[in-house]
Amino acid sequence: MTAPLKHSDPVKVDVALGDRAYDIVIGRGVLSSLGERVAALRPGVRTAVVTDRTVAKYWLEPTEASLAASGIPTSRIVVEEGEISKTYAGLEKVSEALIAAKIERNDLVIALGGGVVGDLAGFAAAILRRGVDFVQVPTSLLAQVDSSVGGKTGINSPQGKNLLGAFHQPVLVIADTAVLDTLSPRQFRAGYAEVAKYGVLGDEAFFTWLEKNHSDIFKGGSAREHAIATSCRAKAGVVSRDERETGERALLNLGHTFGHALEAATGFSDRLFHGEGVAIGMTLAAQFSARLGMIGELDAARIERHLIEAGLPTRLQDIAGFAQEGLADADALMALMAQDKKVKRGKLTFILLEAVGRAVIAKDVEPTLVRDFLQSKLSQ
Ligand SMILES: NC(=O)c1ccc[n+]([C@@H]2O[C@H](COP(=O)([O-])OP(=O)(O)OC[C@H]3O[C@@H](n4cnc5c(N)ncnc54)[C@H](O)[C@@H]3O)[C@@H](O)[C@H]2O)c1
Ligand SMILES: O=C(O)C(=O)C[C@@H](O)[C@H](O)[C@H](O)COP(=O)(O)O
Ligand SMILES: [Zn+2]
Repeated sequence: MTAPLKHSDPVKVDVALGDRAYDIVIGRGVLSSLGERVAALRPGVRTAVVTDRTVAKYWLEPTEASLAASGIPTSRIVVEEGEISKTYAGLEKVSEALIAAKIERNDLVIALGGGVVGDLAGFAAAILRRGVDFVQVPTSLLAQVDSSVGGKTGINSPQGKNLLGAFHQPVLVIADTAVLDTLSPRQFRAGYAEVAKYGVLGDEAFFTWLEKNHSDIFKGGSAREHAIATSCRAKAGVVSRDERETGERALLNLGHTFGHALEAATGFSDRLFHGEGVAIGMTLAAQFSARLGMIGELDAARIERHLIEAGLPTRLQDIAGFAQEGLADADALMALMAQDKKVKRGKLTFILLEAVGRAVIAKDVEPTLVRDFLQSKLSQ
């Protein structure tokens, strides 16, 4: 963990991927430098900005103004907000609009939005003319600390989360922390789950710092920038060592095996945002680790307590309408988890904990143990 930043310092984090390396630029006001940075990276380029309706309302004009100030021609593609756009239909809409805008191989797609827009526009860029470069301009906390970095792009299938996609790295990430001021409090809290994840999975000192400082992150200021930069550094390190998730990168999936199943069970709806699913999933992963004797019950309780203090759901019963709709069914959740991308030859892999700050990849986890654990949680 490095010392907290001074409030106004923009910071650069390098994602070291050889000739595909790129910078993450983090700071208040850095959106206004987008045009200059794009022009320096790709002189003469044309762009298409993909965004959603809510983000467009607040941040499309400043984005276009910055590009125009550097003489960069741009067109706009606006999709509906939320997971409803991370679908075949959303991909068709964006891809057709990019073709209609005559975005060529050497042009740039700019993803301006949260994780949904980043994953969707990134995937459209990956397949357009067999691959066009793209820039991430993340506008949600979740996107600034996680989804804009690392090149996982894709859409959901009704059968599961992110089942179609491609690894396609951005060429630049511009994370303006001021844009988070317009994010709803519930969305901010959901994104915070992925911040806490970086402490829980690999950095106990960061987790302890979060326990003391999380309310300042919600208020803004230097704590927010420190939390974003620390999370990005952690993710950039893992991605540069294991871009395609053949090993270590799977640790970033802490809480996601349970979380993705819960998102699918609730139909990728506003009843459970991705980050909320991660908060519940991370709590379950900690409790399951305790059940297996890998960590103490107190460690699991510490993680849950912090997530509750941050205003996040941690129990299956916290999901609105969960019990009434017959979703509180361990077998149904097991069937959804069978679609997880970490499954090998039908065997589940979980990210579990050996300590707060030390996650491990547990392969071949006995399904009956998971099912019994879930059943016990459902009956609490
Ligand atoms: N690719 C990856 O590595 C990765 C990592 C984590 C999550 N994800 C994916 O990211 C998605 C979740 O991302 P998310 O939480 O950003 O959701 P999101 O993109 O749906 O954004 C959340 C909501 O906040 C609004 N919003 C975004 N920025 C705003 C701003 N500055 N002001 C006002 N409103 C704003 C959006 O319109 C949307 O309604 C999920 O689909 C998840 O699977 C991907
Ligand atoms: O970047 C990664 O790797 C992650 O696992 C980050 C996760 O927070 C993110 O939700 C990711 O999209 C999940 O990937 P998936 O491969 O499980 O779909
Ligand atoms: Zn995630």
